[in-house]
Amino acid sequence: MAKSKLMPPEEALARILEGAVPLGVEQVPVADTYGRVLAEDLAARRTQPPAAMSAMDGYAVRAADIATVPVKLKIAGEAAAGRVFPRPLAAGEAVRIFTGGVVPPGSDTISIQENTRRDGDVVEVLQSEKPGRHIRKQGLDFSEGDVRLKSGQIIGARHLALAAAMNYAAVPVVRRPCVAMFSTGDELVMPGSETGPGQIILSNGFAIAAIARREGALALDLGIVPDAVEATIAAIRRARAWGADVLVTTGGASVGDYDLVQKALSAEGMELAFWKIAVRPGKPLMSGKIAGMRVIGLPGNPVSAVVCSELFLVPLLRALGGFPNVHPTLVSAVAGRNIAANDERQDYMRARMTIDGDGRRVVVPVETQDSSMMSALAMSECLLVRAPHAPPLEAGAACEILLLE
Ligand SMILES: Nc1nc2c(c(=O)[nH]1)N[C@H]1C(S)=C(S)[C@@H](COP(=O)(O)OP(=O)(O)OC[C@H]3O[C@@H](n4cnc5c(N)ncnc54)[C@H](O)[C@@H]3O)O[C@H]1N2
Ligand code: MOO
Repeated sequence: MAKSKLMPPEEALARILEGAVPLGVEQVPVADTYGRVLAEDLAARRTQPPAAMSAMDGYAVRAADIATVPVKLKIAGEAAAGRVFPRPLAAGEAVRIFTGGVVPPGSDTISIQENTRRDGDVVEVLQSEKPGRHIRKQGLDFSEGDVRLKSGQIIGARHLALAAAMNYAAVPVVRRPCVAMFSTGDELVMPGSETGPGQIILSNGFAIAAIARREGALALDLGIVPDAVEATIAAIRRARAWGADVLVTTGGASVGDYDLVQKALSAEGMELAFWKIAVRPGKPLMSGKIAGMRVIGLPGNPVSAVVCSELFLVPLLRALGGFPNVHPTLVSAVAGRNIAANDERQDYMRARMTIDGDGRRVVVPVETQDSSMMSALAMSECLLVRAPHAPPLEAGAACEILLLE
């Protein structure tokens, strides 16, 4: 049988990202928006400060009255934060004011407390000030209608505070993608189980759920599904009933007699986009769609499942979630040892990384690159990317890596 041509990873990712635009908008209480993506520009709903306000504790006065110092002024009242002095200031008067207090009309400068001496209801001002000193003008921060947060902004603590200050109790954010996942395999059991010979403890599902949540998605882990078409169909239906935007399966992706996932997905009407890619680890990767639900079928080998999640699932979730940087970012490094020529599959080698005296990232692939070895993946700081048919790489030569979290 002729060997079918494997799809290059760039093309596979392009297919996965086809039509992947930010999901709808939802209004979320401002307190819960940390890490979410803003779905619309936010225009201020008020002016801040709403009136001219003092930036210091002291006395609101007329600059003309303190042009010659020392000078004694009569204290006409008080303007604390949130309380407004009720009338314009007359010549020869001062108003006791605190940081955040509204500057009374008629006054045009603040004499800070340290430059005054108080005696009952008289204050002696010891230093002259220019008009406007220590006064925050109305609208210094923003005026009603000013757009101060742009659609696409990832909301951090600072942005969340600004949205609140602009008087948004709820904020329009991009809806989180809903990601359902299940792991197929008769051999799989849950962690903590008594294991029989040949049994394997489920690990993939945990990693995929964690990656999905890290990328801001809601994850529903449907657990272990036996190698049977009916059971697999039932799990696919549960994912659809939950409203999954993305279904991730692991295992049963290859060509063995028990690799039934694609059969079950086809029976449920999946339109296949591709199956098998020129990537190591992760050759049997599959993708398609059942109505509006996108499907990514990951290989069962744990390293393949995790690496392919980083390479293909993460960009999809970021595109659906409205995040600005969708594609994985490669960074430059140097090889820490000689590396053999590559074959036809793009290789993502698990590798250790150190920083040398010149600040360069020095990368050494782990000895055994078997896609079942979670310990090798867990100890690696990065994946060394080797292009298809790349010639041998000598120690000290430049290369590209993908940093792992
Ligand atoms: N004749 C061929 N055999 C295989 C090929 C091929 O092209 N021709 N491809 C190999 C490659 S590459 C991969 S990758 C694997 C992927 O196969 P499957 O997706 O069908 O994976 P399974 O057979 O279901 O499982 C592989 C391995 O991983 C363990 N596993 C599965 N699920 C989990 C899980 N959720 N948590 C932990 N471990 C899991 C499973 O027990 C197996 O040991 O196929 C090669 N074969
Ligand atoms: O593609 Mo498989 O992940 O090489 O073992």
